[in-house]
Amino acid sequence: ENGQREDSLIQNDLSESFEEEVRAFLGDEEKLHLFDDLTKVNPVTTMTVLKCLQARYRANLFYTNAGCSLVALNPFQPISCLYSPELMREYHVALCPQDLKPHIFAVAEQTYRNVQKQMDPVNQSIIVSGESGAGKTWTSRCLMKFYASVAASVISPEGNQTVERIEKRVLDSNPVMEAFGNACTLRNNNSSRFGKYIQLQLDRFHHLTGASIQTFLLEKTRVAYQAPNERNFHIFYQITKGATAEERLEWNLPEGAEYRWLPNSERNLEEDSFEVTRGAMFHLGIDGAMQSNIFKVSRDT
Ligand SMILES: Nc1ncnc2c1ncn2[C@@H]1O[C@H](COP(=O)(O)OP(=O)(O)OP(=O)(O)O)[C@@H](O)[C@H]1O
Repeated sequence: ENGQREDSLIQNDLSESFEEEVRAFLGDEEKLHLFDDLTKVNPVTTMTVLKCLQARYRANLFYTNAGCSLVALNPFQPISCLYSPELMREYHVALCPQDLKPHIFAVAEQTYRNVQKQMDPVNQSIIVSGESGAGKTWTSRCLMKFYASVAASVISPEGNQTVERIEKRVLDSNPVMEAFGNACTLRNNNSSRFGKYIQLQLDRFHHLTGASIQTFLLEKTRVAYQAPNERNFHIFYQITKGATAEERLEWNLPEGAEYRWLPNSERNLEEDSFEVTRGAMFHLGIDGAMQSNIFKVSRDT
């Protein structure tokens, strides 16, 4: 019995001193935003980690390392300079990108270097995860832009042209995938309703030579049923809003007609641009005739 009492006294002492440490850590409010790596937070509790991230968010610091992972907070507004070509270059030419401020470009550059430094090429993967609206689509776009920029060939003007085309095509896959696979939900106006595995292919000079995308778990039921205040896939709104008079006739889409399966179409979103989708489809090699066939199918299904 005595032993038990001693144990519980020690336990109480420990928990009191732990709480004291937590209080002391959180008391130094001015310093919380300086923790750019969550592994340096001590003591580690949900509260101390979240308070640090909150303090960084307030100080407009949206990226924080957590060992070899990166935590990205969504600023929900454009932050000028955070994604500029100059900054991309800064991370690309840095002696040690991990010594610069935490950023998605540091992860991108480190991964690129990991591919380069191997005697035999070794594949690298970046996993982008988070809840709906966390910024996964944004982050994968940033990564693709980064590689399209730094893995560009500079060998010959002719070579340049080919690679430029490939880079543009890699980036143009985004608006097309998003038109057909994204929809406005309660949490995110441009929510991906599918998962994707993007593979970027490099040649032995580490230049981008192509990309492939596999999609999975597309939320097909959304075509027939949308939760209140949500919408169907963007492409349907794009077609009904953006078709030319001729296409309307061909596709049987009278101007101003209302469709039960296209709720909340009075909302005009940035994502409703048919022009952007078509332009990207052209760049991907989908010509006008094939596009027309696709949009007819979209209407018929
Ligand atoms: N770093 C950022 N800077 C500015 N805006 C951002 C950033 N990250 C995300 N956003 C914005 O936040 C919104 C949600 O981001 P995003 O669509 O990338 O989320 P998601 O994780 O892909 O969501 P879902 O799982 O629903 O597809 C978008 O409008 C996007 O433009």
